[in-house]
Amino acid sequence: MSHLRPVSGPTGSCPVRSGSATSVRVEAPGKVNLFLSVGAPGKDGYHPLVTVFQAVRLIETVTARRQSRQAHGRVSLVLEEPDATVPTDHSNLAVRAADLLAEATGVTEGVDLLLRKRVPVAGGMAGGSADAAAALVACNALWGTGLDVSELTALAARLGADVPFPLIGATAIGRGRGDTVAPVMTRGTFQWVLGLQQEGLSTPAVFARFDELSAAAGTRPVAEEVPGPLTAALRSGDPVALAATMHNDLQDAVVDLRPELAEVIRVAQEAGALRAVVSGAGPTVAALVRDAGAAQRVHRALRASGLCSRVLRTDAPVAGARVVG
Ligand SMILES: C[C@](O)(CO)[C@H](O)COP(=O)(O)OP(=O)(O)OC[C@H]1O[C@@H](n2ccc(N)nc2=O)[C@H](O)[C@@H]1O
Ligand SMILES: Nc1ncnc2c1ncn2[C@@H]1O[C@H](COP(=O)(O)OP(=O)(O)OP(=O)(O)O)[C@@H](O)[C@H]1O
Repeated sequence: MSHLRPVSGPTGSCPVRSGSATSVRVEAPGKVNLFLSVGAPGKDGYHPLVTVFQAVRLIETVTARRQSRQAHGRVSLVLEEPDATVPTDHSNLAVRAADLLAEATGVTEGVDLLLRKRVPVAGGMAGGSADAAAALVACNALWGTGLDVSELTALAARLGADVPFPLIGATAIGRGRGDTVAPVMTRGTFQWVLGLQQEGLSTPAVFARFDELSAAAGTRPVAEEVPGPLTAALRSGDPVALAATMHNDLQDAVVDLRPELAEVIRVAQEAGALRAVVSGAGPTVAALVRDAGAAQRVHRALRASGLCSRVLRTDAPVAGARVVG
């Protein structure tokens, strides 16, 4: 691969340090999909999408530390809290991101990554993708490689469809595989209650089930555009209007694989959620609520139902990957 040339000067929204720091800490958010339209897969197996991402205040933190010269340029990763469901070898998306940046820029020095996870694993909230986005920004700063946001986005898209979005955060429309992202204007803050499941779902398995159900029901093309009422609801900051326009084409496939999620959605809505939907490829259920009082009621009802391994309250939108501390 030809090496990307480090650039100097403005770097979009990704702050870059001199390359002389000994460590760089970066935060990146998880997401919910407010809207997800899925078409029939292309020859590469990927499905064309039109989606609306919203970055939620569940924040992953990647700290990139400079290595001693004896470390031979390897990328290592340690989890702040051990978790058997998250790999720490080269299959970890954050490690893959650091490797890809090094390969693209000709860096040979390696890095030690420390990862603090707050987004549920395999929950349809793009936690691994946020880690990859954070690692790209952290290593770009640590190594002084100076890639701008569009160059980082191009690398992010090679790591996974969900990886470009956490680089920009806030609320954005995703097209193509979901990796071509453009910001959307929103007003105010939206309140969410998230119902988590102990066991995650495999994204490829959900898309495969979607294909089976679509074949039986007759395949529909991907939406040409995000519905106007949804972008209008975001612009006006009106959660009631937003709730009425939320949609996820993968929801039937997810509920088919996990029928108990229909009950989670019902409990959330009966407890006062404006609308509850599966986030992305699930199994997390994201319930949009009007205010703090409703959030408390929905939180309590979901916990009491015994249908969720954990229930979290959060708000959105929040910023994309950024250097902190
Ligand atoms: C469901 C969503 O979370 C919605 O935002 C994303 O589309 C998933 O994005 P992701 O997990 O980053 O996906 P990738 O890691 O790129 O791909 C994992 C697998 O998901 C399926 N996949 C993903 C994205 C897409 N547009 N079409 C697909 O069919 C493919 O089977 C692929 O092998
Ligand atoms: N940094 C990481 N954090 C969590 N899981 C990772 C990471 N890197 C690789 N994985 C593997 O990827 C799988 C999916 O992880 P992730 O938490 O990103 O799923 P997800 O949030 O459902 O993804 P998406 O919403 O983008 O489809 C995990 O089960 C794990 O085996």
